[in-house]
Order: sequence, then C-alpha cells, then structure tokens
Amino acid sequence: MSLEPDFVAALDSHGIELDPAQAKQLQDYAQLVWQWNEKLNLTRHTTWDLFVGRDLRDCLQLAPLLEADEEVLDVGSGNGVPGIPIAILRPDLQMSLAESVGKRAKVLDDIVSDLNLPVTVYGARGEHLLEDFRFTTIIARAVGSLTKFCRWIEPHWTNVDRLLLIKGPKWVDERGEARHHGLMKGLELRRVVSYPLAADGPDEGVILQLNRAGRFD
Ligand SMILES: C[S@@+](CC[C@H](N)C(=O)[O-])C[C@H]1O[C@@H](n2cnc3c(N)ncnc32)[C@H](O)[C@@H]1O
Repeated sequence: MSLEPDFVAALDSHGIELDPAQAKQLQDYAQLVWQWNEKLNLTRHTTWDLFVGRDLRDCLQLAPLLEADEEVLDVGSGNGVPGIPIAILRPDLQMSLAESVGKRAKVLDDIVSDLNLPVTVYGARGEHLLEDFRFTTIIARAVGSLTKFCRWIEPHWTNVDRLLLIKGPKWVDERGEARHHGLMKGLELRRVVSYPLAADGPDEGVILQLNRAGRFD
C-alpha cells in the first residue's frame, strides 16, 4: 500500500494521523475526484494541501459527532464531501448521498463503486428524498444558507432527527436571516464544534446542529 509523499507531507503539516488503510482509501478518493474534475467541474481543491487542509479537516471534525450505526444523508454532495470521506472514516454508518445534478450523481456513483464503498447515491434533491425515506442525521457543506435548510426540512422533521452543517464565519449572519424570517421557531441551533480555518488566521469553521426543540432533552 503506497501513499503519495505529498499526501503524507500534507497530513504531517496539518498534524493529522490516520489509519493506513483509511489513508489509502482517502488518497484513492481524492485522485478519482481529480480525474473526473478534468471533465466535470467538481472541486477547486486540487492539491494535497487543500484536500487535507480543507476537505479532510472538515470531515475529521464532523465524523466523531455521529453516533454508531446512524443512517446519514449528505445533501448536496457534489464532489462527495463530506459524505464519502466520512463513509471511509466511519464504516459503521449507513451513508447516502443526495446530489440534484444528474451528471454529478452519476460520477459519485462511479466513485463509490470504484472505492467499493457501501454508499447509496441518489440523483435527487435531498428534501424530496425525505418524503419517502428516514435518516437520523443530514450532513451538508456549502449547499445552502440556514434559511434554505429550514425551508427544505420544515415539512419533513418527522423523517430526520437533526442536521449537522459545516459552516464558515458567516453562520452568525445566516442565523440572523433565518430568525428574521421566523424560521427558527420551534427549533434549536447549537454550535457543537469550532476550529481554526487556517493556522495563522482568525477565521473559524463551525459545525452547527439543528433539531426540533426538545428532541434531545
Ligand atoms: C457548492 S457544491 C458543494 C459540494 C460539496 N458538498 C462540498 O462541500 O464541496 C453544492 C452542490 O449541492 C447540489 N445541491 C444544491 N441543492 C441541493 C439539494 N437541495 N439537494 C441535493 N443537491 C443539491 C448542487 O448541485 C451542487 O453539486
């Protein structure tokens, strides 16, 4: 099992240690995305440093927040982040991906079968899937504002327990906007993790948990 020296160097520079088999699968995943990226616009993170420092870092923050054996839906999976790396890091989870653009969903399907991962890919809007399926947690990054998510999920809270959303520093403004529209009534929003976006900068990434009030009391 061989790891690219630049991948190993990026892991070292970000202080990340991985199980060797998982590191190899994550490397294979990134390389598949980059191959597909030549045909389809999937990611701007085309160096090992960006993959590790942005994509993997976010996934490593989110992965431990999921309980054992959860049924998880990554909404707006695009290039597969966060769903595919988390499926690699947490093989106990039942992971599904929702991607509304058919061509991207087809690529995601190819990538998960090349990686031999037991991940279901839906070429559909996440909120439409909630009409027929139940998930314990929805995860998402870079898909829509809190206002959008509140509106998408509002009719479907019986089919999901919580959302875990990866956000940047603008999350506070998004919360203000959602409150302004009266969309936070009956909901709880909690910042469960925050972490620096760059070693030398002030900006923080956060993971927000959104659920119906009282759901986890
Ligand atoms: C900016 S990309 C983000 C991709 C990836 N999550 C990431 O963090 O790199 C947003 C993706 O979400 C998809 N999308 C937007 N709204 C969606 C929805 N309601 N359900 C499923 N996919 C959606 C878009 O087609 C696009 O591929």
